[in-house]
Amino acid sequence: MTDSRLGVSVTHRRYVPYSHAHYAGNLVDGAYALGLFGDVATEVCIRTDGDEGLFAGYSDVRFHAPIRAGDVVQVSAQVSRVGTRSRTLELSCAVVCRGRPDRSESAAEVLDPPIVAVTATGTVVVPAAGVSREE
Ligand SMILES: C[C@H](N)CC(=O)SCCNC(=O)CCNC(=O)[C@H](O)C(C)(C)COP(=O)(O)OP(=O)(O)OC[C@H]1O[C@@H](n2cnc3c(N)ncnc32)[C@H](O)[C@@H]1OP(=O)(O)O
Repeated sequence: MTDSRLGVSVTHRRYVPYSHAHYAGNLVDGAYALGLFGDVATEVCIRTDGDEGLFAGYSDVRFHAPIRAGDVVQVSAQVSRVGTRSRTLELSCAVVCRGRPDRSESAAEVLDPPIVAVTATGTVVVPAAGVSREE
């Protein structure tokens, strides 16, 4: 029988504030996307296992395109494997809106299609069924 947690997916959207710009061209650092992956993975763990879970590691992280201050990003996680306590997630962060400073200081547009900026495969670990983290 297929585990009902397989395929569970969660999506968050977030505006990237200018206070997070770190490099030339208003780029954010690579760890910014990993922080967003932690948040979306946390909601996956809550939905699948009733616990926030802990990130154990990433088997693959790819930075395909920059993320900039002023972007709106869409972050998604989908469960691709269910172990005893581990869950493997396929993660992606795509830019769905971006500023157009060439038009005006506050001009921005919807990107169609979105730009896939970061992808990763990650593993989260949850407590054994019926056991809370403190026990
Ligand atoms: C999603 C979060 N809410 C947001 C975060 O980002 S949390 C912040 C970053 N993470 C942490 O601070 C976690 C620090 N690490 C730990 O506390 C522990 O290492 C752990 C809880 C992640 C694992 O420790 P432990 O419970 O002792 O693990 P094990 O009993 O050895 O294994 C349990 C299952 O987890 C699999 N596993 C363990 N380590 C890894 C790894 N590095 N990569 C992939 N998989 C790992 C292990 O194979 C077991 O799997 P099954 O239960 O057999 O499916």
